[in-house]
Amino acid sequence: MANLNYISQNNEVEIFLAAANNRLPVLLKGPTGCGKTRFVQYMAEQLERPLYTIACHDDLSATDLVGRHLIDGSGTYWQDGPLTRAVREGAICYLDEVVEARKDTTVVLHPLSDHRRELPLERTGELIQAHPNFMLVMSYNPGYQNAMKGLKPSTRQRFVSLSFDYPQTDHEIVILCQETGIEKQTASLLISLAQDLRRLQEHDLEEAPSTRLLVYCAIMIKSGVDPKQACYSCLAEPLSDDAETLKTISRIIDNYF
Ligand SMILES: Nc1ncnc2c1ncn2[C@@H]1O[C@H](COP(=O)(O)OP(=O)(O)OP(=O)(O)O)[C@@H](O)[C@H]1O
Repeated sequence: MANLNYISQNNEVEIFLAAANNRLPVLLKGPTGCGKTRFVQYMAEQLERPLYTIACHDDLSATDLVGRHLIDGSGTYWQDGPLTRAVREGAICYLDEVVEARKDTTVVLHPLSDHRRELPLERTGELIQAHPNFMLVMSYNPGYQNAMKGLKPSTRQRFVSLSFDYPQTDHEIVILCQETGIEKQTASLLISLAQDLRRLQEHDLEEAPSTRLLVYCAIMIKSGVDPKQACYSCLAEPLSDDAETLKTISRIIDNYF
């Protein structure tokens, strides 16, 4: 996508560029929907490098990243996985929610994320030296972690790390207006409402409403949905299944729309 919008939160653009220029890997920490993926897409565009994004899940293994032997009519052949393609081509490889991936992935990620910058392909015996433009970027949401699922120190300490959070008020207003074309006044109301709900998170909610949900809500309002209904559908229902919590959220929505 050309000329992607990204409103920077802090000095993350400079830090990322310095890491990229020095061939260091980057870890992005932060809650869901606060702009991590958009940031990586924007940086890939700025650096003019291809981007391979991999959404990690609990079944994702080193083989899924690296590649596998496949069989066709003429026999078996090797097919590179997305990580291997990125390493060969000099792309940015973005592993979203990396703590979800199976533990055997660290075997391939560690030698790629330190000074060696190499990828051993156990199945073929090949040892690939990463292209100078290859960059490994991973993200995770510290809020979801439990003792079993945190990142190991030996992994964390291989990355330049950046913390993300929901954008500050004036930035989030600009994001909503730019992303959806909604009026500034409505954007401000939505963000004040979200901030009330974010405070509620400390007590009743597993996760606070993200910028992504605010964007959805603004899109619905912009397309003619009644604002109160849009808030119920985009800022209440996605956050909880608990009747009491939903009632509390509804009362807060009623204060604004
Ligand atoms: N700084 C920003 N500039 C422009 N748009 C933003 C920004 N932050 C968030 N957004 C908007 O919020 C949406 C969600 O952000 P994004 O997909 O990057 O979240 P994320 O942190 O990667 O979430 P997850 O961890 O669930 O993948 C984006 O599609 C974009 O519309």
